[in-house]
Amino acid sequence: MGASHLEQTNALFRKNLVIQRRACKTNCCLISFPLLLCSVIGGLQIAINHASSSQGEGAASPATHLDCSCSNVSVDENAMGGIECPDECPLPRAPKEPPVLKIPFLKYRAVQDGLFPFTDLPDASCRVNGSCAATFLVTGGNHSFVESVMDNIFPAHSSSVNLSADVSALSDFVLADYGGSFLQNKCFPNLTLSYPVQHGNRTVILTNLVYERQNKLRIMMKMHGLGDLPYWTISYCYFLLLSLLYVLSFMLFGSALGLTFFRQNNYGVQFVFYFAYMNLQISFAFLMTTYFSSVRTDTGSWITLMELLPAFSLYRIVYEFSRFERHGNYMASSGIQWTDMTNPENGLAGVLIIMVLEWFVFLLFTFYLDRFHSIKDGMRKAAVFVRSRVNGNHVETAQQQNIQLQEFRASVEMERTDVIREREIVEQISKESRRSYSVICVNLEKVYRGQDGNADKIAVRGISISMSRGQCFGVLGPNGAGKTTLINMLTGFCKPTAGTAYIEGMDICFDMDQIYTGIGVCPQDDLLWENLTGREHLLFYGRLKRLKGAALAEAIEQSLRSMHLLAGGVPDKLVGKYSGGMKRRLSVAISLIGDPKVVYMDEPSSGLDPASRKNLWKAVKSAKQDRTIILTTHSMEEADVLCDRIGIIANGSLQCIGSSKELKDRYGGSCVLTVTTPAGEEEEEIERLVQSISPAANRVYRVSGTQKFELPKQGMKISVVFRAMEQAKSSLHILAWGLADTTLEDVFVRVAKQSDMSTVT
Ligand SMILES: Nc1ncnc2c1ncn2[C@@H]1O[C@H](COP(=O)(O)OP(=O)(O)OP(=O)(O)O)[C@@H](O)[C@H]1O
Repeated sequence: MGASHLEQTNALFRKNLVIQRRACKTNCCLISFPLLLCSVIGGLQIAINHASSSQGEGAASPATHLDCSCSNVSVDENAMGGIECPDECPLPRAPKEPPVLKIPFLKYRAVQDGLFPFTDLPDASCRVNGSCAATFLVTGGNHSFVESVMDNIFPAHSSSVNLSADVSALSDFVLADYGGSFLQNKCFPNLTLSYPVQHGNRTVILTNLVYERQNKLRIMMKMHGLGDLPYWTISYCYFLLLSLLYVLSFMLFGSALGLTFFRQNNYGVQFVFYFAYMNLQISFAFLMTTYFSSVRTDTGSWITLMELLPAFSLYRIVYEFSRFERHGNYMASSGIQWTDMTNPENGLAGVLIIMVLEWFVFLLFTFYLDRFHSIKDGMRKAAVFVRSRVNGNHVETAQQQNIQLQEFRASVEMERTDVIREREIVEQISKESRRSYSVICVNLEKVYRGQDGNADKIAVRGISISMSRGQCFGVLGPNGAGKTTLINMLTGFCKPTAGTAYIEGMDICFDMDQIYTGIGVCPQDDLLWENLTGREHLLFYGRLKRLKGAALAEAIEQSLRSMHLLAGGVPDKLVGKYSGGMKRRLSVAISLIGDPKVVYMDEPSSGLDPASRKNLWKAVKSAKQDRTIILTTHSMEEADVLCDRIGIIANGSLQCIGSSKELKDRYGGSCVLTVTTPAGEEEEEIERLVQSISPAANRVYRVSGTQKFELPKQGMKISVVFRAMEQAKSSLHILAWGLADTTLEDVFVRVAKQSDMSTVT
């Protein structure tokens, strides 16, 4: 049984913590970035305040020019009052004691023009003959004061006028004071002193997650038993924590530096919105990682582009918060409060609802795409999943297998007897006793779909193999034979196109999550974190395999010792500083830690020096006692030393299967006699001599006096060969001779050659 979710979460959390400790410089920069930004914004705010205050002081001059859009508007020096509204000017400093009542010029006095609802206003012609009544402008937010003033000044109108509404409307305007006075819209400052609290950390989230995908570290963790739930939970919590620190430091530094945007608005309201936005941002980043598979080159620039995508909800939040902040500033009141959330005019409640909905939708999509990879693939798999739940997995699988087996029967006539025999065994045990064998491959097939006009590639063609416990099974084959594809299917890297396999009785098509808890994998490439040490890798994978305390420490020491990684402080060095051979040995150690029942090793000794290779073989030999090891290699010597059974694959098909000795007997069937004479001399006599010893002898090689003959073992006596060669040694000027049994390499070459001749791809 594998580690519980809690144990997996603990292992992943500790591993991430170590990585983050190493990256503490970057994290500190990230979290202190708001300080820098707030300082810049605070500085700007002070500078602007200073500039506008000097402008205010100099405003006594009648020719004062206002900057911004209406920079050419100058104030009428003769104005004693009146409405002169330069629409969108910046607000100069408000007068210390704002005038409540102003008597406007004649030309600004209110007349009937269809805009005002008052029927008792004079006709516009009064402006020509100078008979317009004075219109009193009342501004400010103190309603009761204004109403009492109005009642006193206009007792006749007080009942007919909706004072409250008018005063509210008027409170959106302010009186500016530049020697004269005029009414203008409450102009907003030119600069919005608010920075969108975003983007900085979405890059971190995307890059981190995509890095793990790109380097196949995610699948590597999965193959060692890390479930999806702990992975996503820890990743989510980690990024949420980072984001919250980022936002809180923004609010903290912003407030400390006196930015009114943060100070004026209620902190609770701000936090709720930023929190919702952070969740939305993380779920969006998660969704993106299901699409991006690389952080490098062209994809890297795509990720950067994603960063530029405007977060409209955040812009809206910042805009609304700024509005409340300005309003609070000018009206000497507070900014946004909880009670404002219910006001439909600002739309903030709607923004919050949209963000929460979006967050859920992104998470759902992420789950779907992560599970089913692509939409098309997903629909197909979802259908299979539903059908299997309705009909029962194994009934369906068995039916599919029967159909496939029948299809294959037509082609097996071409196969050799050992392969046919193996197929029959598999057919039998896959029906009756799947658990009696450690690994059973049943007609496994993989077709890579052709892209860009290329034809489909059949990488594995209906392979059936059974492997017992305590056995090391070697998968040999020339380059491109399909070995890695076979291992990839067994380890869940890719899904079979047809057929299936059972690992300890569990189906790779349905039970991969359970299978992962009991296997170890040493992939062809070393999938390691450069900024973790060897010991930390083993700690992480050991914990995933339920090891803890003294047992974990002991297992790690044992692994390091068997792989000769203990000396010279190697275990505590960062993997980024390891040599290729050290990384390879660490990968093998990882695959063996925690007593997995099945271990896959894809070319484990590639890149190792001879001494390290011998040590590796020793470790693998002792490890295979109570488990199944599936090994692919290009070294015939390695296969000969380690493997109890060997299957040679060529062009995606199993060509032969058996122990090394069986294969040599079956496919060798001959000895190789090598004879060396001085070049050109006696070569024909040597050939005649060999044929006299064994009439069926066949010369396979002749270069510069060295000849090689294959002598069929059947009917051949080694003593006869020895005697004949010793007698002819001096008369035929034989410099050297030797007789060798068939090697595994000879078998391999012969099988591959035969397959090349017989296969039509
Ligand atoms: N993702 C892929 N898409 C298309 N074809 C692929 C893909 N992966 C592998 N192939 C093809 O499938 C065949 C088998 O490849 P595979 O990597 O399994 O061979 P191999 O026996 O492991 O080779 P090697 O010994 O060189 O590692 C090759 O012809 C290869 O080109």
